[in-house]
Amino acid sequence: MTSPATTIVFDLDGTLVDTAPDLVASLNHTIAIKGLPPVSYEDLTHLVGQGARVMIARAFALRGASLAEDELPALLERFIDHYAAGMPGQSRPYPGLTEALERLRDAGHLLAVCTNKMEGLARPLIEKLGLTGYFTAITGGDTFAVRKPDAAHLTGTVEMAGGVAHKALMIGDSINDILAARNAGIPSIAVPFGYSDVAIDTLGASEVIGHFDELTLELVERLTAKA
Ligand SMILES: O=C(O)COP(=O)(O)O
Ligand SMILES: [Mg+2]
Repeated sequence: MTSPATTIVFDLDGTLVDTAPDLVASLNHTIAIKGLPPVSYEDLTHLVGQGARVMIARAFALRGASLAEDELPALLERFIDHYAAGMPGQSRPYPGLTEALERLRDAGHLLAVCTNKMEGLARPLIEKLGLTGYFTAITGGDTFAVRKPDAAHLTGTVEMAGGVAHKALMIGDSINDILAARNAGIPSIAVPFGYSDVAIDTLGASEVIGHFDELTLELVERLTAKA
């Protein structure tokens, strides 16, 4: 009897790829048109996590500026146009990622991306970084009716990848990722090099790894083995 493959699901921003410089640049380009001063990398950890629309709205709140609901679509379009035109910009996979994806895939695991970034921005970014071929599913914050931390975003991604939720693992940098995993009953790994605005060891992940070299087959096996 062969057991089903393990599906290893990665968050994108701050987990697979260091996108912060480009997110900050596109956000600042967007809010500048309304006269708002630029935000910094430190600000980004509070702004990112729920996609571009929320990021823009949070930037206005951070600056104490009012934003009418009907102003958002044009600002979102301005963000998307700038971000898409610059891709991949300065965004790069984190150290050791490609080697980790190779060894996990070679061991027969299914790999997927579950991001709150819009799918239409996530796919070309992953493509331009040459990573598309590793993943059997890529879902964004607008792929389903719900997004992380809702469990259905994660379980829907696992199913699309060809896997099963009872043999899956989530890897992410923020509370949304770890909560989505917990809500889905899936073990999780947190990475400290991303954009969490709280200490990574307070998120309640099953494990914390500081480098993709630590994402070994043994660790995957240990976290996904049924007690
Ligand atoms: O872009 C965002 O707001 C969040 O993206 P992530 O889910 O890949 O971290
Ligand atoms: Mg993230």
